[in-house]
Amino acid sequence: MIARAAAPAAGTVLNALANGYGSAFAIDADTEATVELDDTGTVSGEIEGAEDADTRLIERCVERCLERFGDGEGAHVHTESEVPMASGLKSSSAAANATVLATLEALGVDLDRKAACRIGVAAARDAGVTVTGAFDDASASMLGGVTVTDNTDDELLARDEPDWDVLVYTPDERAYSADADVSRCERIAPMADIVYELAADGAYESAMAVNGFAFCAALEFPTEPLIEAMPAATASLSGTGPSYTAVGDREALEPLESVWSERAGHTWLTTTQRTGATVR
Ligand SMILES: Nc1ncnc2c1ncn2[C@@H]1O[C@H](COP(=O)(O)OP(=O)(O)OP(=O)(O)O)[C@@H](O)[C@H]1O
Ligand SMILES: O=C(O)C1=C[C@@H](O)[C@@H](O)[C@H](O)C1
Repeated sequence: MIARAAAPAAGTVLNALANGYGSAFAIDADTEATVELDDTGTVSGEIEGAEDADTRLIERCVERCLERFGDGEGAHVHTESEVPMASGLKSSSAAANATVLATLEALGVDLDRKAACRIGVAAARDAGVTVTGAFDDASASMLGGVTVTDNTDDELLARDEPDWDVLVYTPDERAYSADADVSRCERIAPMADIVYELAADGAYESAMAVNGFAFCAALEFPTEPLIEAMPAATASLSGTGPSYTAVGDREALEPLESVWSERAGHTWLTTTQRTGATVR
């Protein structure tokens, strides 16, 4: 049995590394997973275009589904992504969600999407690719729209469906979340508390702006892209970097696209994604 699913990448409103609360929004760029069940009894994985990359996350997603719902099957999982790994755009959450949905589909199991999302978060903890479990990123990718979460107990506190244009800037360097300086992030918890209050009130754009300055300082990324975005648009560092996302009207983002495009890396315009992950 073979099945395929896709899940969107995401940008950050509030990074959860400071106080455990997080908020993220899905963007219209997918990671797709194809899972083929077999009778080998073992699970293997491959990531298109990254032959040496670590496949433990997607393999653990399949294994967790097989352990819970399977009957001794093995499987091969293959992912391909429109966003690069370790860029702050939550490709790990998207890959986990797509892999879990494809495995469940291949097994013929019907599970609600929040429960499916928690399997991917558990697999991310098993694989050691996350600090908090990143339920904020995972829930935004699985459900679409923007979510606000408590990552300490994987609780969904709020979900909304904003219709934003989004400008994404991804520098050429890479930053793995598991390597982030957590103790520097924890020092700025009082700032993260302010961001949380704004996000909980639905003031996502103000929340993003404060998050951007606070986490650029803590994680030592330049604040210049944030200044360039203001006041017409709002930008933040996404996740643990190095990408930035800006939200606002198309008329505000188009001139910013010209400015950010001068920087080394890749800048592109997209939108929020409001429907989340799907079986294909
Ligand atoms: N497209 C993918 N396919 C399979 N595995 C992936 C994919 N993207 C990420 N991963 C797995 O997740 C691990 C951690 O990725 P990383 O920390 O870079 O996450 P990210 O989601 O890209 O970044 P961030 O959390 O900052 O947005 C990678 O080492 C890899 O094992
Ligand atoms: O690994 C983690 O726990 C996280 C990584 C980043 O994406 C953060 O933006 C997220 O809030 C939590």
